[in-house]
Amino acid sequence: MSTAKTPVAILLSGRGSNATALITAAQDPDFPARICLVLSNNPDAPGLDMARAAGLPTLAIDHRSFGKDRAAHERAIHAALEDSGAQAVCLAGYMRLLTPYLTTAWAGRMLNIHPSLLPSFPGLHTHERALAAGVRLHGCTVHLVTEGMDEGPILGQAAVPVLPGDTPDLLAARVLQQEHGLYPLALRHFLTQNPATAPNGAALVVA
Ligand SMILES: Nc1nc2c(c(=O)[nH]1)N[C@@H](CN(C=O)c1ccc(C(=O)N[C@@H](CCC(=O)O)C(=O)O)cc1)CN2
Ligand SMILES: NCC(=O)N[C@@H]1O[C@H](COP(=O)([O-])[O-])[C@@H](O)[C@H]1O
Repeated sequence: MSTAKTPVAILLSGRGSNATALITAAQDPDFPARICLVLSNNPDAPGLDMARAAGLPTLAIDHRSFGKDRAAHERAIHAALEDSGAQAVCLAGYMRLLTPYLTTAWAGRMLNIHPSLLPSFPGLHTHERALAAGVRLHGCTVHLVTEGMDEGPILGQAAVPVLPGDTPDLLAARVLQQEHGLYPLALRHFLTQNPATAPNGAALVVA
């Protein structure tokens, strides 16, 4: 018997390799999610082309069309998420800081993948900073999104060694490989261990 599937929307800004990992995982009848929308703030994001080719609904809502009005941009995103029937959201290389408008509306049901072992190296340029700090272990984190940047509760992590001669690009590639395994795993666990996201549309009770 195939598993009930929670409708999940993906937000991305660029390449979309984490989105591809989630979309591929969701094609498994036993995976507890179906991708109901792929949305980007960047109309030229390669990740949008990938999602279209996968036959998924896509949408571009360009933040530049809203000037400095982040709230207006987020109201448009929220309306699109509601229209898609999404019950949860995965940020996958979404490069805009969200305001309390979206983080509150989706509290407890918006996930993000970050390329470091949080709480180390929140924000940008994580691989350069890890090398500069001389850490021996690095990695990636899936966490719930809160108002604070990369501060939300951690749902899963994967670690990689930092090797002699590593460059930011070499380290990023080693971490990215782990990201593609971690994100589907963390989403599956989140949806199956968290009855609050039951796919039957029941009111979401966020503990
Ligand atoms: N309120 C939150 N918003 C976001 C979170 C979060 O945890 N809380 N996670 C991020 C993802 N992210 C790191 O994982 C991140 C994304 C973007 C930025 C940033 O400084 N963006 C700049 C613009 C940069 C650009 O357009 O290239 C900005 O928004 O002004 C930092 C961290 C997603 N959002
Ligand atoms: N701060 C957020 C952030 O840095 N996210 C990172 O951007 C990359 C997106 O790649 P992708 O578009 O191929 O999934 C990934 O490495 C992801 O962890």
